[in-house]
Amino acid sequence: MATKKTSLTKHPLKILFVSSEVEGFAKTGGLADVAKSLPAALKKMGHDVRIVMPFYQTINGKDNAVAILSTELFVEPQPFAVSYQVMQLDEGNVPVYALDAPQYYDRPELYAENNQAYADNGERFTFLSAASLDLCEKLGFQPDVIHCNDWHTGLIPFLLKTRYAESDFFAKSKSVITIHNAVFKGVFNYDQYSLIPELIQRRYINAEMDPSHISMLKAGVAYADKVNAVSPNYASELLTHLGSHGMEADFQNRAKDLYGIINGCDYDDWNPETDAHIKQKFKANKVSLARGKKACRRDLQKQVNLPELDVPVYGMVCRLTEQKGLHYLIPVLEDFLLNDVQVVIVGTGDPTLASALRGISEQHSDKFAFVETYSNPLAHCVEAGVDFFMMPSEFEPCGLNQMYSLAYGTLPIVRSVGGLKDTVIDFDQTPLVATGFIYDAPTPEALLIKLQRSLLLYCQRPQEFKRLQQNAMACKFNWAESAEQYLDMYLGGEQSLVNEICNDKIGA
Ligand SMILES: Nc1ncnc2c1ncn2[C@@H]1O[C@H](COP(=O)(O)OP(=O)(O)O[C@H]2O[C@H](CO)[C@@H](O)[C@H](O)[C@H]2O)[C@@H](O)[C@H]1O
Repeated sequence: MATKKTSLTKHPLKILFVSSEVEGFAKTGGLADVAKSLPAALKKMGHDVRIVMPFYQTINGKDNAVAILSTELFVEPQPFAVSYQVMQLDEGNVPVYALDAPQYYDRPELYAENNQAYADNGERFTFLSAASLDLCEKLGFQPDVIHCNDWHTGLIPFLLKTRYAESDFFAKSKSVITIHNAVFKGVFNYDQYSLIPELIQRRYINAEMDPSHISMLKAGVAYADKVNAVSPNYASELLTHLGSHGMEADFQNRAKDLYGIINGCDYDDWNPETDAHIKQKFKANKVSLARGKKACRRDLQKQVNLPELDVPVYGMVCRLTEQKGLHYLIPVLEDFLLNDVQVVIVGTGDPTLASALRGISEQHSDKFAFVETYSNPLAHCVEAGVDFFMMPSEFEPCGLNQMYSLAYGTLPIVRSVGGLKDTVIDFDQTPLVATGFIYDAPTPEALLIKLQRSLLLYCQRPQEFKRLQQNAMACKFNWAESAEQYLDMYLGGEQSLVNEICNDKIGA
């Protein structure tokens, strides 16, 4: 197997990386971070990577985009065609091809307005899949690997094995799908799949949720050559009913091709020594860290209107959804605020969660700030300015903020799920090498106990708290290492550790 890898990697691979969002151009969450960093890491290894995404109305860098292709997607045997342009965006090293099809993407938001998903999301992202393959032929880019991400791109593996099954152009192309979040399955009525008539003809495709609905994610998992989750622990959770949100049979069927590859942290963006967003840059050494944290804490307190006090500050930056565990925090937040602490939460999303947080902040404006906004600069200031970062997630495929926290000497307090379990070392279990706090039970009480525990450490054993900060800042999750594992998977290389876990779980 090793020999195979060496000989194949002598030749750079051509990789088409398809994602509905990419950091720097359009982002709602962690998928965008990965879609920027992983292609860049693969490119650094010498591979020829091209990214494909939609040309959203709100995309950054729109004015510098250059049309490199004006064409039509013909959908035989349907009698119609969809006109589109491929716009090349001004990027770093990796070319980004944005699909300009105004009827699908010229809208104020990416997926939803006023918490209402666009009614034609099925058709919009069917187009993303179909046009990604169409443009390859027209631009003469013959990919060795087509790397799909989440449900938005799930029909690509299906198309490769149906529409393009006899195509010489794609004869050597393999597809992989990365699962960033299996709760979103991309389930739509057959009416939305008119761009993929193959789906309608072949009702046996393993992607049906019920007789009238198809899941794009199921299609991706069934037809991709390889499937991976964004952490080894999440890969093993996908084999269970709870962890896969009801798709365990689909993942169990692919267990032999299922990998778990942890995301990296982009230290070009998230590094307290170079971060242009924070008040005072700092290093890991104790003096620099103490001074930097203090200056950043003061700055954060100023920005969010909290008193500028020397008290421990707890933070959170996230989409406001049940996934992020706010329903565990909200019931105990006021109890926790009885302590001499401050809490800062930055996020947008579910109006009910937002209203509960707003209510608490109005009652406790001297201790709790809820900032209902999406702001990357503020996210950096939170990571730098707080002492603890809370992630009481219901589930968390990988999680990126705990890695950002570690880099800034901010101790994560996380629930033992998905990638959080793979990346944080618990103080109570292994105090010498610990980097944060982990707890199991999905309850507000268990979270409160861990919050109190972290506060005790901070107040009563400051030297030990500082040692944990040093441990945290020494952790590295380099994209170069994750990209090596992706390469192994592309090449059908060594089975990753997760396959052993999978085999245990399903008794294979
Ligand atoms: N209000 C706000 N202001 C500024 N920035 C904000 C913000 N809300 C969120 N962000 C940013 O968005 C990103 C969120 O990343 P996560 O990995 O935590 O979550 P997400 O659930 O979106 O991603 C899914 O995909 C990723 C990538 O694989 C997995 O890590 C994760 O577990 C999975 O759920 C971070 O960069 C965060 O700072």
